[in-house]
Amino acid sequence: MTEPTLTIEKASKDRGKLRVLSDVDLTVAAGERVALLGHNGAGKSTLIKTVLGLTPLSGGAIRVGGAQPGSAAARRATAFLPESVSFHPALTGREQLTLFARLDGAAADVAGLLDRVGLSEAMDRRIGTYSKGMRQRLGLAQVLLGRPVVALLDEPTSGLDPVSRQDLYAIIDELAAQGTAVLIASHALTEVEARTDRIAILRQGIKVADDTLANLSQAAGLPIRLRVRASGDADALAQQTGGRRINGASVEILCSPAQKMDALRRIAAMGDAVADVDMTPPRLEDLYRHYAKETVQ
Ligand SMILES: Nc1ncnc2c1ncn2[C@@H]1O[C@H](COP(=O)(O)OP(=O)(O)OP(=O)(O)O)[C@@H](O)[C@H]1O
Repeated sequence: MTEPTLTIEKASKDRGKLRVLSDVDLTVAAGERVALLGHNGAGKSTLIKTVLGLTPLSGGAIRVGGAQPGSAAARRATAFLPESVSFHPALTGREQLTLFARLDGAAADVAGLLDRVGLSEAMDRRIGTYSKGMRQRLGLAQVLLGRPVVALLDEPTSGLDPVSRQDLYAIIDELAAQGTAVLIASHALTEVEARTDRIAILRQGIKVADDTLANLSQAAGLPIRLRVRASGDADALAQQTGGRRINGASVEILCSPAQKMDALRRIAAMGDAVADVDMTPPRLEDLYRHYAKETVQ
């Protein structure tokens, strides 16, 4: 097996008396998109800063493409998109990106990149006139510029409209498809649920979950919700199924994955008394609540 592109081993960070990261292990392989979740103050930004080499670890080790954080090799390999990216307001988007390309020493198709992030119309306007979403897009163009080995994105969609969010994730998918290891710190659970391969959750500096959504879901053992709409008397249906009436016509039944098929068979056997059935597996929001609140052993 090839070594993961980003390897974090037993990372600890103390700030004064406060331990803000505690023995965190996390790896991101080439082409993988990992979401880093946690409440405010859980340690997500601190972890990103240690990967960038902006703040030293108190214990443990990090390797970025085999290099030490902060080293020239690691800096070359890493791209970072902060939550609120800022550029020189007097430069145009094209000038700013050309400047970055020169600093990078890379021959880049600047206009092509700006077009890719949806800034072709605005590339010759001063950045001072850009909206937050346009600055974020420019930041993403900068990330794409270096063809990074590791990309660290901190709340990349904050303040973006729904279409811009979709665009941004499409570009993140491309980054991953070209082999970049992508770590996304986010509070936007619905988005990362659909657009990442693995979910890591920090709680007070401790990693409390790190797996695919399906595996986390199974390990948490959270119930599946079956919502059954009655053709006639919802109260009678609730009594028959052992469910709970949630409005005038529908009954909700909670069951484990193992009980699901039995429950469905029982509902099907009720024939015309049932008008419709919806099934909802646990969402990332439920899992997040479960793992982020769970007492750590
Ligand atoms: N420069 C600093 N000096 C002292 N304490 C800090 C510093 N930066 C962060 N902290 C503390 O470290 C802990 C983790 O903060 P961090 O910013 O990493 O959390 P986060 O998960 O990124 O939160 P958010 O979701 O609010 O961005 C918090 O208790 C915070 O107060």
